[in-house]
Amino acid sequence: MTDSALPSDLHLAFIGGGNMASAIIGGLRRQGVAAERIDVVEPFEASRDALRAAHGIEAHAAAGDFLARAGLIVWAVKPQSFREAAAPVAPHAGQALHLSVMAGIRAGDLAAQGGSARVVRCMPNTPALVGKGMTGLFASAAASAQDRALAESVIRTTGDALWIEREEQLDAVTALSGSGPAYVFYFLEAMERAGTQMGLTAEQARRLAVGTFAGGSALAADSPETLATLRERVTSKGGTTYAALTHLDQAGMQDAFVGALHAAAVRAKELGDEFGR
Ligand SMILES: NC(=O)c1ccc[n+]([C@@H]2O[C@H](COP(=O)([O-])OP(=O)(O)OC[C@H]3O[C@@H](n4cnc5c(N)ncnc54)[C@H](OP(=O)(O)O)[C@@H]3O)[C@@H](O)[C@H]2O)c1
Ligand code: PRO
Repeated sequence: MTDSALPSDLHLAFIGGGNMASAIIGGLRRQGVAAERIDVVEPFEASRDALRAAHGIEAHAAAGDFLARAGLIVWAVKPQSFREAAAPVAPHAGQALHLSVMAGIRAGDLAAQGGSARVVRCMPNTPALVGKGMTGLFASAAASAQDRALAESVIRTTGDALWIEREEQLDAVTALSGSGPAYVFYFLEAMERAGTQMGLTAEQARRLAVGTFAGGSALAADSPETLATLRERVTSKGGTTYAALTHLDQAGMQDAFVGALHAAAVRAKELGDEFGR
């Protein structure tokens, strides 16, 4: 995608200038969106300085009249900061499209507190930082086809995108792919630890582990086979993989992992209940 996929007169404003805002701004800038078209509201001075240095964009300590020029407002504060952040933004927001990356906060609550019913919620993940993000998107009833296309254009500057039809499915997306990079790093850490215990250097173990995740993911993405079939092809009867997977099953690993994702989805719903209204 080039900058031309976004209307050339579109201004964007980010509310919150932390990790996820920076990842999306980086995607926009890499695709040629001019720095002058992006404003950020970010109360933390060190973060404002970092945003200016990294992206050349204008970062403001507080909401103000400049928000009125934004056709798209991206909500990238923590759910816990949402209400406090929304109060000073709403009077300036006009009828902008609102795109939220916040976990849990529902479209209706954002519409009520942000001042516009045109809301698209999404759940990106941190590989967006390197253009390999995976984002789930949900559009409220008041968002037009043009609004959906605009939101998708912005998100696609950071990687791949998948639309979902029911808002509650976003809690599952959050549990699976939003939090997902942390699970990958958790497994990578365990592989690195085991590798060093077995005589590899940490650098060797990390390289082998990261390469294996990248290769396994690429194979799964390209293959028509089920994930179970791909796993079985690695698992020679009576061999090393069989020994490893038997150990994992005896430790209840798969059930524990499935339970972990349910815990994440429950927490996403709680965040919406507690901090959205
Ligand atoms: N990180 C992820 O992997 C990920 C993935 C998908 C979605 N998300 C969602 O993205 C959102 C942001 O997460 P993050 O990881 O980017 O958090 P973050 O790095 O902490 O960024 C949030 C930023 O918002 C600022 N902020 C706090 N109060 C504000 C206010 N009243 N007005 C404007 N800005 C304010 C914070 O400043 P201070 O530091 O001064 O408080 C902070 O810089 C969350 O809702 C999260 O659910 C995160
Ligand atoms: N990071 C956010 C959290 O942990 C949302 C998904 C990834 O709450």
